[in-house]
Amino acid sequence: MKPIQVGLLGIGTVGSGTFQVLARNQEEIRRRAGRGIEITMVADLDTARARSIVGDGVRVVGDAREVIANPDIDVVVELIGGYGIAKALVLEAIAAGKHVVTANKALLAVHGQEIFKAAHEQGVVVAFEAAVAGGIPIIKALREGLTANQIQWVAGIINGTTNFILSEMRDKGLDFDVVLKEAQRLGYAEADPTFDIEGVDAAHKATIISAIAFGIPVQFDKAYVEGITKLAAADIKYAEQLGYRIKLLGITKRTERLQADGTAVRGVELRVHPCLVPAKRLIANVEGAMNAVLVQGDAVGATLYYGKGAGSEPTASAVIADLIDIARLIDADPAHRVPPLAFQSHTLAAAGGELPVLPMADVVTSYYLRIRVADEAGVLARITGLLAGAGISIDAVLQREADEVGGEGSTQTDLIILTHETREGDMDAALAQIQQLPTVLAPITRIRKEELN
Ligand SMILES: NC(=O)C1=CN([C@@H]2O[C@H](COP(=O)(O)OP(=O)(O)OC[C@H]3O[C@@H](n4cnc5c(N)ncnc54)[C@H](O)[C@@H]3O)[C@@H](O)[C@H]2O)C=CC1
Ligand SMILES: N[C@@H](CC=O)C(=O)O
Ligand code: NA
Repeated sequence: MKPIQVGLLGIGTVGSGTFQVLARNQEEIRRRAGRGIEITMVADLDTARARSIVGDGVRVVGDAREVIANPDIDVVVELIGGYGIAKALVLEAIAAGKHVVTANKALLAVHGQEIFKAAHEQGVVVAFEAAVAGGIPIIKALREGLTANQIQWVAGIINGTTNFILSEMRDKGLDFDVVLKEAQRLGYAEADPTFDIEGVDAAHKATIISAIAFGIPVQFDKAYVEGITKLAAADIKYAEQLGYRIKLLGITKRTERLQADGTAVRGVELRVHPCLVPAKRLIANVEGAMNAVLVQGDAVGATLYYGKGAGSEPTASAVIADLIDIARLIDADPAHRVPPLAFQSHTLAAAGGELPVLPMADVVTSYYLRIRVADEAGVLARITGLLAGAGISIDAVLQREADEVGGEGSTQTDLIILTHETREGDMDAALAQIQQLPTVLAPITRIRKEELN
């Protein structure tokens, strides 16, 4: 069978890994795919660097549109990133009848509906295994391996940069900025690293997961997003003392419950924020730039996927897996392919209406609170009284010695409170009141706690 011809748009970290792994494993890949897969054209703004990577046998151009216009190219692989030119190029490739592989989670989380619709109308594939948890085949697992299940929830460490930062801060006591620079040097971080540290990258991935898990449209604008920039070293330390680790988790969960006032809450939670996770859980022990995704299905129970979520060759592994899928199915009737979001596309909009993404105020979880207070009698009683008044029950209280918190002679201390499950909206109201107390001396730290069982 004739090899499929691939055009790469962007040959940076992931593109160069894709070229190298495809070249190294070409014979094995040909046996698996049933035909060769050849990168015959590469576009990059830096043509000299691109040429130095691919050598002489590949056509290198500076204008990505030349790749799309080439009638010999079967598959366009978009590895530029971002929503700007990448979106235009992906839509143009689809319009030109090319199959598309992309690692661009930002693009799919924000413009996925438009892109999947265009691909459906053209009868071409848009494949994106590399976009979520890099080399871990989580898209394939959710879309195919677990397809018999009603997915109940998915929780994952899906940003390598932030997990690397949290691990290095905890283990080596290194500063945030130093570790971030190292993550950038290693090629983990996004072009704009604020996407990593503010939780945006993880939210892009969680958004894509939510669509595949629950058959709803991709709706990044509805995601709750909180990163790790406000975490203090003290919280990492106190969490350890309480038997927890702090991880940035992407969580998406199907929720259905009747509230005390008789109203029903039904929908999908979609949120990214730091979490206290019991230190004994496997996922709490995922360190460095590694990713892990925990999926709870009604039939299978819990399954856990672990591996490298970033970096050149791990991400290339997923890009090439998509290319092999396309090579195997390129001649198939489009109606017989696995739908990109696992559910038949005409069902997505209705499901989105029945299962809306819930506002954060409707999420129920438990909490770690750190409250910097004046070290005087009655402070704890006033705070616990306000929590009780809001219907929030307390699981544990830890009061640090003032000397430990503020040095010798300090008149301030930290109260650490763990709560039982409560509605976020109720917690917001209680914290607003507590924050007003004259004995509360700094903004309250609130970190959600997930037992993940
Ligand atoms: N680096 C990683 O570990 C992972 C990256 N991704 C995603 O993969 C995509 C690529 O990421 P990286 O390889 O890390 O980025 P990168 O910045 O290393 O590479 C991007 C390449 O695109 C080229 N480029 C920029 N504008 C262009 C244009 N208009 N035409 C042609 N080439 C152009 C740049 O010169 C550069 O060589 C992004 O969407 C990223 O989010 C996904 C998973 C992991
Ligand atoms: N910046 C991302 C790269 C992979 O998606 C990360 O750190 O995980
Ligand atoms: Na993946």
